[in-house]
Amino acid sequence: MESRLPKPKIMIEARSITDISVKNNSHKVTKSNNISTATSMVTSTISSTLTSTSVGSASMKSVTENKLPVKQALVRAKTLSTITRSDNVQKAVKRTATNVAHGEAKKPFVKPVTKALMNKPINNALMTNNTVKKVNKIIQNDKDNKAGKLNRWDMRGRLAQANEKLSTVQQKNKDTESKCNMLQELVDTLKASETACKAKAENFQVLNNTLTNELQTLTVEMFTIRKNEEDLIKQLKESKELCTNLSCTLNEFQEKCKSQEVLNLEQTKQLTVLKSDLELQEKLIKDLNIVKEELQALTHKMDKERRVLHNTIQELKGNIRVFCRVRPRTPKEIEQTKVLCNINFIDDCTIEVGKSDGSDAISCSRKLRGIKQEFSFDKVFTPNASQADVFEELSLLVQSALEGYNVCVFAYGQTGSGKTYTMEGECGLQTEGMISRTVRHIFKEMKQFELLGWEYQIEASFLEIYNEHIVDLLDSESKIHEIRMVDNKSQDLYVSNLRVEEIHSPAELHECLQIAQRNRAVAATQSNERSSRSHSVTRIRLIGTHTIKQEISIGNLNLVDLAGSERLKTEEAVRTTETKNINKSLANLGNVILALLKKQEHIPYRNSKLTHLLMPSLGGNSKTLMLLNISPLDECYNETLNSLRFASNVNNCKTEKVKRSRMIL
Ligand SMILES: Nc1ncnc2c1ncn2[C@@H]1O[C@H](COP(=O)(O)OP(=O)(O)OP(=O)(O)O)[C@@H](O)[C@H]1O
Repeated sequence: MESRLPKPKIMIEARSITDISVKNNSHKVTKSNNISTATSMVTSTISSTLTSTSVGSASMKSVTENKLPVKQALVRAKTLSTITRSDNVQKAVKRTATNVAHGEAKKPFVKPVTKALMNKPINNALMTNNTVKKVNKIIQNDKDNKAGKLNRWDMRGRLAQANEKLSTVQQKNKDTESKCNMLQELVDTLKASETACKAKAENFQVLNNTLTNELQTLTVEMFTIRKNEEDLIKQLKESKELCTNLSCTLNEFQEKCKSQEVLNLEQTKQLTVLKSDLELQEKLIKDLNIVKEELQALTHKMDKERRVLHNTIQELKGNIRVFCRVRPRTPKEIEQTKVLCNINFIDDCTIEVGKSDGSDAISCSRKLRGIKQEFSFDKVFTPNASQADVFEELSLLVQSALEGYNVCVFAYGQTGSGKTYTMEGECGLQTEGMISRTVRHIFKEMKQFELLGWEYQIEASFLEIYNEHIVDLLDSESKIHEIRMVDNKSQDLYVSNLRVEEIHSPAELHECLQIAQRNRAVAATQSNERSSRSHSVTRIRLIGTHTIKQEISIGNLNLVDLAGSERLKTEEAVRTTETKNINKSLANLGNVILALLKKQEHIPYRNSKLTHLLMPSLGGNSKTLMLLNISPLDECYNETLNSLRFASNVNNCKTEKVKRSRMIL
């Protein structure tokens, strides 16, 4: 039973229970052997037991309730043990006998528990055997005593005495049994409480485990907290250092602030002065704006007047103007010591030509002509004239295109006379041709026009007329291109299926020009190794918009590099058709010009693609410039003469008063 008890506290209580059990057992043994013999012993034992039971009961109750202190329980347990001691039993028996003698035999005797007895040691094992022996001895003595008092013959008395004792014992036995039952119940209760205690103990164990786990967790947490604490202390230390540094910096800043405040005060003073200055300036700006507006109005008025004057000058110069340019000998020609024909530049506008040997001065009838042939043009350029010199004269026409006029510049001359050089030029700024210069000039002039409120959109297209077919030089795909009228009202023409590029910079146009040059049909001729056998046309459309004035101006600029104007020669059999077409278109150009000169009703523009395309530039709302190119070589003299005669005819051609293509939006 002891082994099943889990806790020392409970063991202390159980010790009392053990004592009780032992007494019960001994009581049962005595009863089974000899009830009468054990009567006295049982009387005293049960008396003692009752006393101890009441104590034990209280103790057990306390155990159950877990209220009795351990010390008290121990004392009571000792008391129980002490009661069963043999000495005490003997004394109790003696006293019982004495009391019986004095007529108190009916009352059971219970010896009170003394302090001395309580202090004596307990020996339960010995107690059982010794007690039995001593009880027997007491009973014997008692018998002897009684026997001594009652006569042997007094059987009735002895019987009555025995019956009395028996009834007493039986009564006590009953009491004892009921007490035993009570004790049994008590034992059951205690067992139940033990089970409850065990359950509690198990709960406590679980709780203990939980608490142990919690303790471990808390320990870990504590370590973490300690570590954090250390870190925080470290951080605090660092923060303190930082604080110290910051306070130093703050001090510095405060000092700086002070100096800044001083500076600020000075600047505030300056600001006040500047504000008053600003007010004055604003007033001045207002005044200046008024002046500016007045000046703008004046500029606009003057611009209008300038345009009128410019146009008047152009008209005075002629709407079809002819420049003559004589090219220098090429390095190759110098090397070959090619003979130059006789050319005299009489003035800026007059040129005199003749054969180098003077043979042209004699006519077919062998009569002396007497003088060289003289031709007058709007301008004559010597071989020393640069590209810039030529463009200076041409730029006025470009200006007209920006103002909304149709302008046509075409280079005319025999193969190798310098047409392509004049129009397209060569690499480098010095040798840059008229097309590139025109574009740069347009962009430069545009800025001036923008100041006057004009915004421009530039479109460019490149085409060539080869064998009476139009070819798009920006599109390598072959398509059918037709010359068509824009509408019935205007004389404007356009070419169908032609690629038109919007140009935003001179570089963009230069790129287009390079593509066009690559695509251009070039064939080698006897006169010039890169001679062109087609008419090349660069069309630049300038669309200007003035949002304030609600005006739009459209100017078309045609820059044409014509094919060689030389006459058909027998040795050029391979190129017969090609040359025939070239000559046809150029001859038709002459016819158109003659018809214009004679003011004929019908002008044969449509006889060739070239005249058809140039129609608006020749007789319509246009300003035309023919750049006649001449070779200085004696061997080219005849073609030079032909070209000079043709150009002279053009120069004499008069057109109607030119109108600007400008409309109100
Ligand atoms: N003003 C000039 N200054 C220097 N060299 C020139 C000048 N004009 C023409 N040349 C040179 O003369 C040669 C022929 O010129 P270019 O090719 O322009 O003739 P072209 O009339 O266009 O011939 P084609 O009709 O065959 O195209 C070229 O080598 C060119 O460099």
